[in-house]
Amino acid sequence: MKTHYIGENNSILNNFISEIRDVKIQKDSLRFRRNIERIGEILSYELSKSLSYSGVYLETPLGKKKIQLPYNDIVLCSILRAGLPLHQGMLNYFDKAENAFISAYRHHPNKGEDFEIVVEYFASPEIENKTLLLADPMLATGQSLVAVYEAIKKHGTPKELHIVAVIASKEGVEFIEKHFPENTHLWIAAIDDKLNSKGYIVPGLGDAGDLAFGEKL
Ligand SMILES: O=P(O)(O)OC[C@H]1O[C@H](OP(=O)(O)OP(=O)(O)O)[C@H](O)[C@@H]1O
Ligand SMILES: O=c1cc[nH]c(=O)[nH]1
Ligand SMILES: [Mg+2]
Repeated sequence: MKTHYIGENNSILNNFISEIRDVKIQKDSLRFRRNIERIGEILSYELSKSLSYSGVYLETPLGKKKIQLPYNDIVLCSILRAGLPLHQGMLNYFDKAENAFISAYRHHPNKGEDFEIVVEYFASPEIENKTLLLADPMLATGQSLVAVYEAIKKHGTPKELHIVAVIASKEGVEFIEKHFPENTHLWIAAIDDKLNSKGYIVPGLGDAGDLAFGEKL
């Protein structure tokens, strides 16, 4: 698997990451969602460089020009609910993509810190032999992404797989590297060192779904 740590180099991406982390700014949910969207746009731009391109002639009012265009059949799949603003940002760039949505939540059977991932809702076009982009802003333990991929695999095998995350833990990245096929690409804006006992990324940003859409019961 190839991991691309986009925030490693200085760029305007740092502004958007700092605003989603900063306790003084992140509670403005409109700004939070828009920043996740902007990060989705930047990660999409970076990811687009690894797609397949072919030369196409197009006609301007004054002549012809050959341009390299991507030709992948893209299915963009995000994990509900925190994945929604990231999905929108990526769709802003991959505007011809087909779209899929899948749900995943942490179920705490003993009301303690242990949890298992429950995957329920899945709405998707055909994914067989297509380029699947799997989007979730937080890659903490990595269990949601693995559970989601197990569920998706029952419906077909994509030709290529790109995972897009905004903030990942080191442990989560290692978990993904162990559980996904060799030809998977992982695109990440920021990587943090730790997880706390509840499986939250530290320093991370808190709960991305709650910051985007409000606390749930
Ligand atoms: O890597 P993991 O340890 O599996 O954790 C990451 C998951 O947690 C968050 O979703 P959450 O369960 O909070 O659901 P939400 O989007 O409804 O808030 C996040 O969006 C990921 O899906
Ligand atoms: O740090 C984390 C872990 C899971 N879900 C989040 O939203 N944040
Ligand atoms: Mg959440």
